[in-house]
Amino acid sequence: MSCNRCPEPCQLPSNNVNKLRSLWKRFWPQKRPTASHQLAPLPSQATIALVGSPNVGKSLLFNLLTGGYTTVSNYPGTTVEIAKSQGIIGGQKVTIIDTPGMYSLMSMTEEEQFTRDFLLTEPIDLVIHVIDAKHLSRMLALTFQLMETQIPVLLAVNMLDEAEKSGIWVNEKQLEASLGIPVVTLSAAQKRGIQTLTAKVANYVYTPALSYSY
Ligand SMILES: Nc1nc2c(ncn2[C@@H]2O[C@H](COP(=O)(O)OP(=O)(O)OP(=O)(O)O)[C@@H](O)[C@H]2O)c(=O)[nH]1
Ligand SMILES: [Mg+2]
Repeated sequence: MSCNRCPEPCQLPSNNVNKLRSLWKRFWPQKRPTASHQLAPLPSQATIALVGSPNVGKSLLFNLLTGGYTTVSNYPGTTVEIAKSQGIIGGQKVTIIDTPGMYSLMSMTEEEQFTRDFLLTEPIDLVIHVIDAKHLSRMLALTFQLMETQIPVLLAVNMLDEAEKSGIWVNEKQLEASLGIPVVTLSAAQKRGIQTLTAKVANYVYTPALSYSY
């Protein structure tokens, strides 16, 4: 029997797989997030926010998606700078917003507080959570927090080139199946995965059927 949680070929002997399955069911029966998403065209004039920890490649991705024509402005009442620009995705005009780096929605810095408030108050159609493939498990904590806001989330696992150099391989399909949201692996620096990203953005609509327990 093969394990359905590891990249193929599974390294675990089948008796270990069964033990892991029963342990999972016993101690973590409801903690796997259950989410679902459908495919449908992006709404016209959609607003998409790029969110994630510092230095994960949000601004580079922003430039790739918008062609680099950017309006940078201070958000009223803050010293936080926000970059906004237009792009075309799936034939539709979209507004793309590059947010300051944040580690958590439980905000500490002014930038984090700004991004949290911005996400919770502005009409955002989609959040692209950009993470570093080398620190995937650590960065998924914010993915779950973002999913809990009920805003549609797409996970962009960036820095694939660096991860691969370190021998880290990300199983996009498996991650997508586990999280229930679209996942794209990419390297913004190498312009790899950008077409897949725009295709998934163009055809993603969220079904608000989430239930999480921690
Ligand atoms: N190797 C590699 N470097 C990347 C990739 N994406 C971005 N970078 C580099 O990572 C650094 C940080 O990228 P930024 O786009 O500024 O990151 P950011 O998420 O906007 O950072 P903050 O604005 O500080 O939150 C830059 O030197 C980028 O050139 C990638 O896919 N691979
Ligand atoms: Mg940036």
